[in-house]
Amino acid sequence: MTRAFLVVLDSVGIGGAPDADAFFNDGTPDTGANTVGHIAEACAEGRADDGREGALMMPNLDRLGLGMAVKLASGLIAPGLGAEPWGAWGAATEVSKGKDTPSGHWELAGVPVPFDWTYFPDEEPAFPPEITAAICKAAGVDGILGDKHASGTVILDELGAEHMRTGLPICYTSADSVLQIAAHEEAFGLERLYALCEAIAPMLHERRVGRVIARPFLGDAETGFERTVNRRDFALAAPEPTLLDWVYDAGRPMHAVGKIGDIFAHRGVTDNAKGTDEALMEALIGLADTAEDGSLTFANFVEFDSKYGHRRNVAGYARHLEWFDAQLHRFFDRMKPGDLVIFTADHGNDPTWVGTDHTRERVPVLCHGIGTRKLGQIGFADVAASVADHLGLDQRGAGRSFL
Ligand SMILES: O=P(O)(O)O[C@H]1O[C@H](CO)[C@@H](O)[C@H]1O
Ligand SMILES: [Mn+2]
Ligand SMILES: [Mn+2]
Repeated sequence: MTRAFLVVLDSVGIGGAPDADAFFNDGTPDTGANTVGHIAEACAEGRADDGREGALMMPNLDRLGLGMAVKLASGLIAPGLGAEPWGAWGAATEVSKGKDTPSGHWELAGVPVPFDWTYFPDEEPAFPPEITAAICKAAGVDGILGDKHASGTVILDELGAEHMRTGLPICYTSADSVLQIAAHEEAFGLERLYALCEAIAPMLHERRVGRVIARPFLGDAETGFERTVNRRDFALAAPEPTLLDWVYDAGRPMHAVGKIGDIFAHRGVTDNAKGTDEALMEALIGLADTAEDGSLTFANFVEFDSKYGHRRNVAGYARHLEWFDAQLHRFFDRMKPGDLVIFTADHGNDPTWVGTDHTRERVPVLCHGIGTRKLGQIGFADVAASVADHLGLDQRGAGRSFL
């Protein structure tokens, strides 16, 4: 038997989505957005020289076919990328109608989203009175702060001090189907914040809001406020069994790394490593040593998205890509004969684009362990079908195996 490793670089899109014009950032369509392509251009033009320099250096993923995948997805020749691949490479297109993390991951796991998510309007107040009332009741407070679309870091600068004064939770949303609640870990209480999110989540899920997200932070008005790693997502479960369930129900270990457990409502998960991307990389490398025959390791590296994409930080995004790529030789050194490794993404988040939300894009599918091959234009769900095929499982979900 052999093992599979499915690694999602959160938001590392490669442009070219055929329906990008139906998705928006601040009223501007996502047409032309290209996360990797535009970062590579910015690097080559010296516009990303903060803490790094020059052309984008991602030799490991490029040799698996990253540059070729960017060109296939979007037609763009990304400067610094495009080496002759020795991996199997393709560009995947999403059919689910959301450009959010759960939509992307569920479809990668074989289950496209069959319904429309509920989004909150970009108005103030953003939340309907019954939801606000439920938050107040569950938290034992008489009001909420925020109640609008916002960036999670900007809203702390704006309302953190008022939160400390009044004790009211900061509630906000985005272009995603989310209700996020930020509160001070000590002043408001971390467990109290989790209990609040858990209490209201069923009401939101019934309304097809994908996630309630606890966003704890620390700090004070003088030194500023900073989010901690204790974020917790209370997510709607996927509408059908996913790749994770197929693996788990076959009695195989399903090792989650990063946000994977949260994204799949903790279904089909044997264990879940948590922490910063740096810690997750160590966990992934450790699993390359220890993962059992027949197991799946499913990892998500979120900081591309949360620290750099949403913050429109091009140099930071480039640094993180280069850091990630530079770690891979340690991972590859530990691979065993018969292992399949797939690197992919769940949506785009072009840091050169307007707004602060995700961008609708195709994503790369870069495979190590199945020889050199052009997979061409494929679907997100083909990833799950191929992993299941590799692991010898019965299910294939909505996709077709490219093995
Ligand atoms: O600005 P922050 O709080 O990071 O929010 C981002 O994180 C949310 C969940 O991934 C997205 O909906 C996006 O709005
Ligand atoms: Mn994501
Ligand atoms: Mn995001």
